[in-house]
Amino acid sequence: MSEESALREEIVEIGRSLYLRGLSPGSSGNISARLDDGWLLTPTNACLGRLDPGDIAKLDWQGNHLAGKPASKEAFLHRAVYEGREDSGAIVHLHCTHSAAVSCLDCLDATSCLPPLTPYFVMRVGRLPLIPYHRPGDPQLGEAIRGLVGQHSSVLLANHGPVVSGKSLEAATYAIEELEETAKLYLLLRQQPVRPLDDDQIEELRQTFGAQW
Ligand SMILES: O=C(O)[C@@H](O)C(=O)COP(=O)(O)O
Ligand SMILES: [Zn+2]
Repeated sequence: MSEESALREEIVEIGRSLYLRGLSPGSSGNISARLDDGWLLTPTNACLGRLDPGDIAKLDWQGNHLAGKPASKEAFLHRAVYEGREDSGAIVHLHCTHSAAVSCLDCLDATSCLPPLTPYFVMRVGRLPLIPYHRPGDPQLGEAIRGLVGQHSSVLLANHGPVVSGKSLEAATYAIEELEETAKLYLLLRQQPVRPLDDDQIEELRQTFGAQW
């Protein structure tokens, strides 16, 4: 099987898994993956749980549509992340409930929307900056994200949801799942005094696992 066919199948499989676990309701969310000769992106208005490998759009780096159905309206956003993070192999954007809920909270620290509650969050997600609200599909969202993705593999779109990149589709998926779990913990703990990881504990994770905090 070619690299492209294998990635098309992987996007379908992961989209279905995310959908079946309630992480991508309705036709929300989009998934992309880098190829040697362009990149793949899920079609606009598609349910991630019912993708067809042949429908997934193929684009080149100039934004031309090469194959498949019309691409997600967030194509420019995915492209801005790939251009800002040359080591990214894939990107996942979801409207998963707890992360979307956090994205609507007032008084978020825009440089770090979630505290370092657990080692896995620090290792897989890192510091999570907030991107100010833009309507979905607004090309200015790409510009807003461009300045931050060099330092951060994950960002939170205000009143919307997370965008997470990874070296592989599996890595990006693991990271967005961890982000969603941490958002859930954060909301569960909102009325409790919380003891996040301290600077020494985070430094140890950085040195041991290359965590980007
Ligand atoms: O929130 C939106 O409208 C998009 O960010 C989204 O999640 C789904 O849009 P398409 O990928 O164009 O279906
Ligand atoms: Zn969205």
